[in-house]
Amino acid sequence: MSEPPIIEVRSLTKTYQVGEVAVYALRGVDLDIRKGEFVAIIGASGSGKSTLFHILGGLTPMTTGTVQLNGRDMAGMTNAERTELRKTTVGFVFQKYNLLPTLSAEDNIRIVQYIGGRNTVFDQAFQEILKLLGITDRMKHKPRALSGGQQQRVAIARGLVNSPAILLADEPTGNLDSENSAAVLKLIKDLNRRLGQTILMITHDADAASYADRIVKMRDGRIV
Ligand SMILES: Nc1ncnc2c1ncn2[C@@H]1O[C@H](COP(=O)(O)OP(=O)(O)OP(=O)(O)O)[C@@H](O)[C@H]1O
Repeated sequence: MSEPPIIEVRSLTKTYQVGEVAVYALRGVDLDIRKGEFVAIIGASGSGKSTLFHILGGLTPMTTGTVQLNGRDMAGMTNAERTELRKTTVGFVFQKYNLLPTLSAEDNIRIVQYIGGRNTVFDQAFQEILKLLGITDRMKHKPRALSGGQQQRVAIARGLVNSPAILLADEPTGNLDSENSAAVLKLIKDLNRRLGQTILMITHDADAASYADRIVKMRDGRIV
């Protein structure tokens, strides 16, 4: 029997209430992601990509539907349960890197060790990931001394270092020039291939999406 998907989304909806007005951000999403897959989600602004990302990452509660993430049912989870799931199961990469300016690159990555508390895999994974990302000799630098591409590599290392079941990347190349974008996308693909890392990447860039194994398109809160 084949393994169950690492993410299984069924009839997922999200409605934001803005004053008197209901905004239907997700209108019934079904999606399976298998272990080791690299999936890109594309769609126009407002199609619901970020909302889906935030729900899968445990940052926002869903309105209705079910989401199984690595065998855990996210529907009805409390904030504390979602926080726990986020720390143990998900790695994040954002468009704006979100590195802490006063910490070295190394401490920016290691901070996850203290939050996630999964020290056993940490050091070995740490060295392996730094090597793959080509940033081993950049660890003592503060973010401002690194190029955008290097900062995003540090952010990717931080996202991976606790061996998350899934890496969620939101427009990871949105702040980079085309050369650095291509380099970072190639790295993300390498991580997927070499580490078998499951990756879900949100983008509105068809070029970026073409690095994925599978492209899922959203429109008006649905997958089309
Ligand atoms: N916190 C919020 N409160 C109210 N409405 C929201 C909120 N977040 C998103 N929305 C609305 O939900 C819909 C989907 O937005 P979402 O950000 O998920 O789209 P997106 O595809 O990620 O867009 P973009 O590419 O511009 O980030 C939009 O109509 C948006 O205005």
